[in-house]
Amino acid sequence: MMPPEQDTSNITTHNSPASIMLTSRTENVSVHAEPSNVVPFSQYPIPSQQHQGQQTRLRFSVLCQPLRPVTLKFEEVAYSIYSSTTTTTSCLSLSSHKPKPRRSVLNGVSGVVRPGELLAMLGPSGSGKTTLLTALGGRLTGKLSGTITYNGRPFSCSMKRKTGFVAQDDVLYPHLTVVETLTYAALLKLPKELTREEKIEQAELIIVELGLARCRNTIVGGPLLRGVSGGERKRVSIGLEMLVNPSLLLLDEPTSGLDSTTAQRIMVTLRRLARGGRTVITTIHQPSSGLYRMFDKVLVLSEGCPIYCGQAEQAMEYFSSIGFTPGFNFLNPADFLLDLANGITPDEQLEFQGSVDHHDDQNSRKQDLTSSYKKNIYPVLKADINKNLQDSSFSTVISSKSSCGEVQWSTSWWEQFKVLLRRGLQERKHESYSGLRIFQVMSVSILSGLLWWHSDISHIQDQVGLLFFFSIFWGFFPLFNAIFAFPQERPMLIKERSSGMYRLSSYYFARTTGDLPMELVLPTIFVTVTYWMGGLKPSLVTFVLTLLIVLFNVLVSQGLGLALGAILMDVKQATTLASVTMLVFLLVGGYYIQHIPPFIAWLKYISFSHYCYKLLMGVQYSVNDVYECEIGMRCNVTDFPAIKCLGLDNKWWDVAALTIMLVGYRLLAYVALRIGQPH
Ligand SMILES: Nc1ncnc2c1ncn2[C@@H]1O[C@H](COP(=O)(O)OP(=O)(O)OP(=O)(O)O)[C@@H](O)[C@H]1O
Repeated sequence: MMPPEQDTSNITTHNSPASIMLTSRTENVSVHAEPSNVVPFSQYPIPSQQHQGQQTRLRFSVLCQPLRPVTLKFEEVAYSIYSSTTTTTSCLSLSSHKPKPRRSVLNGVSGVVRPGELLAMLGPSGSGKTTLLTALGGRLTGKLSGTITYNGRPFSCSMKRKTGFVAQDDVLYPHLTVVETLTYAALLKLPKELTREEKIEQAELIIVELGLARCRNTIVGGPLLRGVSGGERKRVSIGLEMLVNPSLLLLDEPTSGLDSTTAQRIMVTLRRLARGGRTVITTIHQPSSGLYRMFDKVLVLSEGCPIYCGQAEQAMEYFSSIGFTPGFNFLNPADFLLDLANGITPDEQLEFQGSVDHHDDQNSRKQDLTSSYKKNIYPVLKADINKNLQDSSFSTVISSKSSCGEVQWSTSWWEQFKVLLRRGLQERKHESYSGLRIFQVMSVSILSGLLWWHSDISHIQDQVGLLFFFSIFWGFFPLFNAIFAFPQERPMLIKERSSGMYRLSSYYFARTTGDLPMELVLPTIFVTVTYWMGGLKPSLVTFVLTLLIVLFNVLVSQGLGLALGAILMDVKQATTLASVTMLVFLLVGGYYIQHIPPFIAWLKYISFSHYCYKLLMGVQYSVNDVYECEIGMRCNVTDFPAIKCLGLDNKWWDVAALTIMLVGYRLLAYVALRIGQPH
């Protein structure tokens, strides 16, 4: 293994919140991107020293804390995916049309990014920018080869904790406000050495530093819910990553979909973050010339192959030197680079409009550009990559999804559980306490109370029907509600777990506990209304037992819903499977068919509705109860066919079966989540 590089890894730099404050767009841009870009901490005023009378410790932003600079080097990175056909096999044979089992997405990509530098990856859509960024963030699974090192070492758990990754799509809880989003993240991400108040203070400082104070109490929103603006949402995403003061910050198209002023504002923030000693890498689609000037380095990709990697200000000079000079209407270097990455030259620009048959020319131009890169740029890059390497023999096929053995959590299990529970309750309160759900349950309970109005034991058939309805309705309802839980939260869970924010077990218990109040309140209201309206046994003990059995059934059915959702992670598939399962449970429950053929009778033993129905009858009737079986004739309830078939004894066996299902389904849900998640 190669030892860490000596140049930067042992340096400890600082930056202050002032260093990332948003500043004027007309600032002078330094294009030198050496570690000397790192602004010394002492040059900035420290807010805590400016606020007299305030607690000194609380006024320190996490961003002021020392960080360990990261020099990121990547060499000959290649990535391919399975594909039946391919058009790209290698950087120098761009037009191969032979069917291949694998398709190359990245090929021979190299580069060096040092602390204090901002590298922008440019390229047409589909050129592999996101894939490369994901690989550099240690999050790419699959066949990745080449070398990626962080201070001379491969990606590790400690590196993971120092890396902030802002994905292209903002994964945020839409119903939480900006301040809630950042506060909950601070409570989960920041180390236990800080008090709760200090963590909340950090969230507040980030809000100020990212210019989000104006919208701090506005909900984040989402595709169907109006909230903060796109730029503000993006800054919330950046703020979430900034909370842990990352040494390496990776951003996937942070400016896409934003107006030029907001895009510039975000880029100024990123540049300031870089100048504070961080290594910042961003992909960007179509930067304006103003944005381009803010980049220290650019890497231009064309169909997964690099055509340029180096100082942003030298790119035009390089392309001129190999015969590609911008035309007379040249304005924006980024447009010129993107045209080249598409194989289009400046002279072609005007006549290109409307023309479709330039494919071969473009491919051969891309090939020329790739060859020039290999000839002129790669040797320089290679020398730079090998600079300071004491053991240049270190080269390995990357397994970027390194497994983290013992994860060091920032907070205790109990703290994570409490924060996740509160956050979940806040995010889902509109759902749990939705008037529609309450109306649904209330209307069904009143309607069934009226339909079974004061039925007594002389109408035993009706009463048994009501008990069966209890077991089925409270099997279906919680099952279908629970199915949505994990598939809906999957993107958030993957994102937060990828950054090692909390344990899966604390999330799982918080999620399932958070749903309980409403899941139990609704059946309680239902049973209370229907039981007494429906004329069931007027005994408080029997009523309470009936209620407990229904609640038990709710928990089991909810467990099955959670398990189906967690296993399939697809709401459509899970609801289809759940409806088939519940239909089977309904049929074999013991109400509709009393003489099921023996070869299929076993199905009832896997039906929780069957056990629930049996228990409900067991508490409603005793062996001494009689009913009027014919006019003037009294029969024992145990002779009533539905009861005779099921029996009123062995209640503890039924309880045991439901208990096994309760634990089993929930365990299954947890295992399915664990298998499908990082860590
Ligand atoms: N897991 C995958 N499955 C299928 N195709 C993939 C996968 N990963 C990458 N690709 C393909 O690799 C190519 C590069 O994708 P990538 O998202 O990296 O491009 P990009 O340059 O970021 O594009 P854009 O600018 O449009 O976001 C695309 O053609 C994409 O379809």
